[in-house]
Amino acid sequence: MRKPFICGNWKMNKNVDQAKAMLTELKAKVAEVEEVEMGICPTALALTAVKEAAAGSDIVTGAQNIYWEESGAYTGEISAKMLADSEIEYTIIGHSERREIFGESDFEVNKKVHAALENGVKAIVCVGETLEERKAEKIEAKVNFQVDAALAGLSEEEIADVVIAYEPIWAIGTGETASAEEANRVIGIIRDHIRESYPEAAEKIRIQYGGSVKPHNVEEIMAQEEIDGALVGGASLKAESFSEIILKTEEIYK
Ligand SMILES: O=C[C@H](O)COP(=O)(O)O
Repeated sequence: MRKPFICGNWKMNKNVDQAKAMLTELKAKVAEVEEVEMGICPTALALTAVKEAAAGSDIVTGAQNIYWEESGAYTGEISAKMLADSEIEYTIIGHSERREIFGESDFEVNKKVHAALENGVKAIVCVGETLEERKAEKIEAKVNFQVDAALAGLSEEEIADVVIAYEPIWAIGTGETASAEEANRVIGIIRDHIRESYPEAAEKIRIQYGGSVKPHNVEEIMAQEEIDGALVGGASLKAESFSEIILKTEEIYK
């Protein structure tokens, strides 16, 4: 069975002190969790503080973005190597906000995935359709295209270790969620697509759902066969709601 991964994406929220305070609270609440991998992706500024504050717990730390070069004249960027040097375990790549607001392309997403894996940093690759694409029945074409582009050139072993987050863009931060069955259906489509070329990796790769995951809907979402966790935005900002999401997932997997 794949170990579910519940990861908080704090986006551009929390300063260093707020990040540390939340970790202290969260650690106490999830101390007994065994069946769920737990992660927090703070801003770049708070990465090392979160890493240090998470010490002694099973909470892993992730960045929200990287650049693919190792170092150099790339103002404003941080590299996968820098994350690895600070023992940061994960990085999100290709979140829809980065694709939409910062114009990140599938080509760039692929270069970032390679850079992450080459440095031993695990990648959480985000894919998902817009509302227009959903209405035009282009969900499958869109997510499979993004998955192919992101994973191009990786070995089957590397693919097995990637995490994909299926985040329908219309469900992010809106309070709207894909129904649990619909999220499961699309994630099944993604897994079947990966299976065509990488049958072993398809069984191992974890595919999360993201988009308004909250304590009140997490049980329904996590009870679905294909869904291996969640990438949580808004509800990961409070220890109370984020721990509830983790603990409810733990109950399902126990
Ligand atoms: O990365 C997280 C997603 O964008 C979901 O955000 P949300 O839970 O606030 O809808």
